[in-house]
Amino acid sequence: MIARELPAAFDPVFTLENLSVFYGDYEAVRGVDMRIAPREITAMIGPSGCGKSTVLRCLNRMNDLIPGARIAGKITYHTEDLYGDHVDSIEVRRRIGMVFQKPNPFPKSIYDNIAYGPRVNGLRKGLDEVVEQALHRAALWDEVKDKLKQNALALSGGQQQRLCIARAIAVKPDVILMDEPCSALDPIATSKIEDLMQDLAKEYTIVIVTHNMQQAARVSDRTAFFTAEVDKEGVRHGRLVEFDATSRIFTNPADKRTEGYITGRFG
Ligand SMILES: Nc1ncnc2c1ncn2[C@@H]1O[C@H](COP(=O)(O)OP(=O)(O)OP(=O)(O)O)[C@@H](O)[C@H]1O
Repeated sequence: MIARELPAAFDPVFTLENLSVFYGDYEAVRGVDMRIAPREITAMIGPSGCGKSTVLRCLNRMNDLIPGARIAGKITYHTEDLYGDHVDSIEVRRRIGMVFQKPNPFPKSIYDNIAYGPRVNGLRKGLDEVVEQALHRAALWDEVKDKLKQNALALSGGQQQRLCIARAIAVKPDVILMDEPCSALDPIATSKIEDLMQDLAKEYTIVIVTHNMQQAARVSDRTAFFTAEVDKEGVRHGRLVEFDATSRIFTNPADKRTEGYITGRFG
């Protein structure tokens, strides 16, 4: 577990206020309040279906792409209303990148995967440097420097996931969201990604959804525990139970439900 001092006061990257998320009429997540600190790793844990991925996807407006999905409440990104009328969701997704459960490189060369975003953003000169830097930053350069023209799909799963992280970094984001980034990887590849995350957190704000509690305990600074509550009508809604320093969540949680989950008594 990380023992680094966490600031009690900070300028949050995200402030979630009474956030609810709907898919059509279904309120999948209800009333979440959170403040996410800069250059830390924030983990979201909890049983299946409690809304972790739903909340994560709200942070870069990925849910906009799902028909019928909408939010109530407010998400402030630094000082701006993330869902304000004037906000360009394409620019939001450039600044707030995402890495998914299954590595999803484009069926293109390693080089073109990394160069894709910068090219879309209009970069023409200095692409080689951008590609090299991003691959270095994602701890992949030494493994691929001699085969940049090779198809990215020929890489191992762990290398593909680091490539996806390099692709996210190449557009110079502020935040990297990760939805179960290691669940398709073996323990060695997982350990490399975890080391990389801790290194990246010196520079970027990282929010990760994970099913793996040991992973949350190993890598994150703060942990949010979600669960699903059933209302009077028998409908399940995801709720944030507790959000605190990871060391506290895993050793001395305030809520019995958190304790039950982390000790494996339910979930
Ligand atoms: N696109 C969608 N359309 C309708 N309902 C959805 C959609 N995505 C998620 N849901 C519902 O929202 C609730 C929360 O799902 P979500 O995937 O966010 O939970 P989760 O905690 O990330 O689960 P898991 O750990 O299994 O991935 C669930 O009841 C789910 O069925």
